[in-house]
Amino acid sequence: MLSITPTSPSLRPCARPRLSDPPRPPLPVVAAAATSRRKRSEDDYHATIKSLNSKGRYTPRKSLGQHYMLNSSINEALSNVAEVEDGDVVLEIGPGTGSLTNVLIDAGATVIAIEKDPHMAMLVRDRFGYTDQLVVLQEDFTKCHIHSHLSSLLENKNSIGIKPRYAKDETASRLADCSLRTSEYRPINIFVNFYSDPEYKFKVERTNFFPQPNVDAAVIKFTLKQVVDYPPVASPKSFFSMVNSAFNGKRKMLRRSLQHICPSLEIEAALKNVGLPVTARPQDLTLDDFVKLHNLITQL
Ligand SMILES: C[S@@+](CC[C@H](N)C(=O)[O-])C[C@H]1O[C@@H](n2cnc3c(N)ncnc32)[C@H](O)[C@@H]1O
Repeated sequence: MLSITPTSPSLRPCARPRLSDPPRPPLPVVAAAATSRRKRSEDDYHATIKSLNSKGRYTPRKSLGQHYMLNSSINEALSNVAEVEDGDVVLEIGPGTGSLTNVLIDAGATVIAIEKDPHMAMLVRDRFGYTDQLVVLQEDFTKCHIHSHLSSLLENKNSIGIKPRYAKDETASRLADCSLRTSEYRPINIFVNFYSDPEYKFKVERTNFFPQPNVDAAVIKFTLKQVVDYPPVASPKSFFSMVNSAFNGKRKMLRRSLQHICPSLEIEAALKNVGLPVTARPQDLTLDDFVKLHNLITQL
């Protein structure tokens, strides 16, 4: 079952003045404004360890790829690259200890954070209990109906007269490299280039994470395309089905792996028409080549 838990403003930890408190001089306007937004805590090594252990000793789970960011300035750079601004709605997958969440909330965004690990979901809920800018869903994002959560949040905001600008995602960086003829070239690369313009932004050294992973990371920006700018295929469903079949037999030539769509000879003719050798394999084709090939072999 989905657990949708908007953090309640009533959990605000700041001490409220009691009647018995001695009267305090009014704060100067600038200071009052400064106190309306919390000073952001840094997410360095010690803060991260302390946070992880705050509910009993905790060992990061390899199976969930738990490597936590120890450098707040990288999260700031990430938020800047995504141009996160006041009023944005950001979907964050895997908030962990909330180091990026922290920066996003500070930038004025409302964050929908989806976290599979109950320990981390509780941790991030507790950490940001003071704000209503966060909704934590303790869910597996691969099984979660993200669209319905996003729509209900957007509708909610609209109903109280707030016009959120648009939704943004934190996306896995390894999707970016789509160079031809590499072992990393997969259907997902065709997918992201079909729907967006990916842009490599910067590398993040592995030393910025705890525990340290075996590889460095990178930040990629995906600018979503307008529907009119999608490559011209009659049916995206049939297009991606063809792309998946092509990669299923990665070492296979397309004239064999696409035989279920049309005879080999016709595939060879279509490949020639696209300007490719008849022996082409999936890693030899750009998105544009796949689109042309699809349109030729599905119109036969
Ligand atoms: C690499 S950590 C990143 C944490 C945080 N963004 C940071 O930079 O410190 C990945 C997070 O994603 C969570 N996670 C892994 N698989 C998930 C899934 N399928 N659905 C939701 N969360 C997931 C992990 O529990 C972990 O908190």
